Amino acid sequence: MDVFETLLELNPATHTIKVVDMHTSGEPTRIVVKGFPELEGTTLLEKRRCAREKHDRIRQSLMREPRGHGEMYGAILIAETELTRSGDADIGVLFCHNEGYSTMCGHATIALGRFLIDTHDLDIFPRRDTLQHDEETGLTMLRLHAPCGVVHVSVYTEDGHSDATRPVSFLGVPSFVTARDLEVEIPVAARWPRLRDAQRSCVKVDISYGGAFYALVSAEELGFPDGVRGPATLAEFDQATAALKRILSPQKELFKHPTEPDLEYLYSVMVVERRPTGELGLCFFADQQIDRSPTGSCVMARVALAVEQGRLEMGQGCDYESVVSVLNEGNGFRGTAVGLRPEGLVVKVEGRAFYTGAASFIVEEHDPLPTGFTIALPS
Ligand SMILES: O=C(O)[C@H]1NCC[C@@H]1O
Repeated sequence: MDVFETLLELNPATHTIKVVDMHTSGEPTRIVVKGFPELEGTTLLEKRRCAREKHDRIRQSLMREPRGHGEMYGAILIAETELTRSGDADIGVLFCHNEGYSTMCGHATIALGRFLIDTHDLDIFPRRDTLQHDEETGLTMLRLHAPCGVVHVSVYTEDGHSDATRPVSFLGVPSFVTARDLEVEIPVAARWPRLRDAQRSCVKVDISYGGAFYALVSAEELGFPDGVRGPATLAEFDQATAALKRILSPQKELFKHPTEPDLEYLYSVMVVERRPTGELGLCFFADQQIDRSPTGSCVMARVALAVEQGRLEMGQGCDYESVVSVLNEGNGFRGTAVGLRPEGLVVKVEGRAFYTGAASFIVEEHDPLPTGFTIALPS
């Protein structure tokens, strides 16, 4: 009997959650494959609400210490949704992080592309066998129902397994800009030191949607003329982006979605630095989590902005890096404007993901920290 079986045998009444862990450009995805309770609700968004209201302890236990850590990210597979039932999607997913449940995630979609091809367990992915494979291109197509809508994922496949050497790509939901060159007045009490030093009171931002709403701002606008990788510390960027998010979030008119009120909120402030070869981004999302990846959903949002500003044309692509991916060549994402729909721009995002492990998590009956904890350093 191996150590896992012994552990579970010692605790027969303990609920076990099984996960597979991956990373995409360094950003983790903990994929919950078994043990998550059945969620009430007919639609995926109703199930998202149910997860938040009735089972948030499970998210907390998996995302926070000691089972996770403050920068963990999760994907909960949902086999049945309204769109799998209607034949418009193959499987559903809920994304989660340090604060709750997001509406779109590009890095996790890239990881899931590989995992869903590689799993042949029909209890995990009941429609696995109905996926369309194109012999000529070697691509298997997968329709993932995310809270923001259906994302079309393409995965290079050989003998029923994903090819780790090739990128996974996806076509996101239509992306659109809701505000350009918005002058945001920063109240005196909320000004961060670099803004004060620069004797500025205003910051110019763009707001764009890529399955979630992003505020896009240059490092320079925030008072960091040396860019994202200059001498400024992450703590300084954290302070500036948190202040901006607090000021922008109540301005609901900036985050209007054409059909879904559940999607109408500011998810993240992304600090952007334009470079000759593409863009470098530092993304603070949810409760100021820092994305290690170049943020796939924000690639959608940034491509939509670049097309609207005339910096990218239809069919053109751009390379997107994070502060981690920029250290390793070929570890970033590529975003390409591929089609225009009345609802917005369709963007293709490409990137690579890798397995890091698999685990069974339990919470013992007398554990005084069943939902885990986080430690916040004073900023
Ligand atoms: O790649 C993405 O879209 C995600 N990564 C973490 C924050 C975003 O949801």
